[in-house]
Amino acid sequence: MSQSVLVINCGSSSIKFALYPTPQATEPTIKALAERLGEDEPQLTLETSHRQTLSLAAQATHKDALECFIDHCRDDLQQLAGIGHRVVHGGESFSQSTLLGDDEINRLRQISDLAPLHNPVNLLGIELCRQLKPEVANVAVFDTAFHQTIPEHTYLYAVPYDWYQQAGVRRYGFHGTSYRYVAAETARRLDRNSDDLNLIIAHLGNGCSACAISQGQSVDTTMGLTPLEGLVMGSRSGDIDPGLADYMVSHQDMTLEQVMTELNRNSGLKGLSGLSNDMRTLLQAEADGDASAKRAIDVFCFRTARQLAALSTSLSTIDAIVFTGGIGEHASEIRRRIIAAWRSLPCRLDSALNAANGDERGLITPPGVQPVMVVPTNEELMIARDTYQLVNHD
Ligand SMILES: Nc1ncnc2c1ncn2[C@@H]1O[C@H](COP(=O)(O)OP(=O)(O)O)[C@@H](O)[C@H]1O
Ligand SMILES: CC(=O)OP(=O)(O)O
Ligand SMILES: [Mg+2]
Repeated sequence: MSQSVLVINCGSSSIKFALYPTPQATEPTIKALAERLGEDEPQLTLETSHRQTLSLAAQATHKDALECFIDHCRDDLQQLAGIGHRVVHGGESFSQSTLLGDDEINRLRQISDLAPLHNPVNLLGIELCRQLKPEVANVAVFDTAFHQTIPEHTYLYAVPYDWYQQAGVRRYGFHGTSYRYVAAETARRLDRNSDDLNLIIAHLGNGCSACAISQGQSVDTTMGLTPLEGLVMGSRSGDIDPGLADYMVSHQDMTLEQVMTELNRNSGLKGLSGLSNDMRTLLQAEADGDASAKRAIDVFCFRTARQLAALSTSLSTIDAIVFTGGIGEHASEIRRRIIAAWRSLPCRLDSALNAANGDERGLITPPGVQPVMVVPTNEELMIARDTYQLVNHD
């Protein structure tokens, strides 16, 4: 019987696939990335024994990419022990990774609106897998689970307390699977025990958030009830004055639904630049002299620095500030500008270390200043491990 586990990580603009052959494997035998979904030039890159790029039709959706992957790799997916799905929002009902049956899927449907760019595509992945592979167990691994340790004074909004009691209105936090991996990996790279570490981790991808970790536990994070709060993101606004929504509805002839769509899909880097949600495109445009790209990047870096400084409120010391996610791992210029924008931080980056590439990077600061690190995330490995545990193959 096969021991393989397939992991499906649907992000807001991408899907990452990974096929792990055994519970002990740390490297997948198949890895694939569908990116720029919903844009002009989406693509699916497969890494098996060799690298192969499949082009998807312009504006291809998450569903198109999933079907293309499952069809292309059907021989390798014949006998699976389980499929692990990233599910972004677990709401009040799910506080840990869970085997999915009809009841769990119905409960997930009810909270879908709380993460509109994610939970519907997460569910779509689950439903498609149940259709195509009815004999295989599906497991959900939640972004919200790691933030269960956040204290009440941090997760409550200052709104009528009834809203929390009756409607579950509170801050949940996301990217928890990434924080769980990066915190453990940071401890390994520093040769420290993760229960002793105080960290600020900035997960900067298409969705962006940051987390304060005290003695190994999440104590504060920038995202809230939904993944819209906090940092400026690829297409999401991050923090805004909630009065803005009423103003646009009352004075600009928009419906609330239109405002929410704009805040989720057409704001952030994309809205500010008018060009793209993708930092690679913006850095290139800025280098070519485009003022709107510079404007978007400047706002992004300032707002990230401001939020990282705010997260330090909960920590007595900071053992390391850690960058991860697509931007955090790959954009040295953005790391440099965020640290420079945090003006009270006793820190400067080592420019050679900051410019270096490779997964085994760690510190990017010289000795004697506040340590800053780059630690690539690996949500897929965490999802595979939880899946193996729940399907009893560990
Ligand atoms: N080499 C790079 N330089 C700058 N930014 C990058 C680079 N590679 C990826 N990115 C950024 O990372 C984002 C994707 O991050 P990722 O964490 O993989 O996405 P998701 O949030 O969909 O999971 C892209 O939209 C782009 O902004
Ligand atoms: C929660 C979230 O924003 O996820 P992603 O970064 O994958 O879009
Ligand atoms: Mg992601």
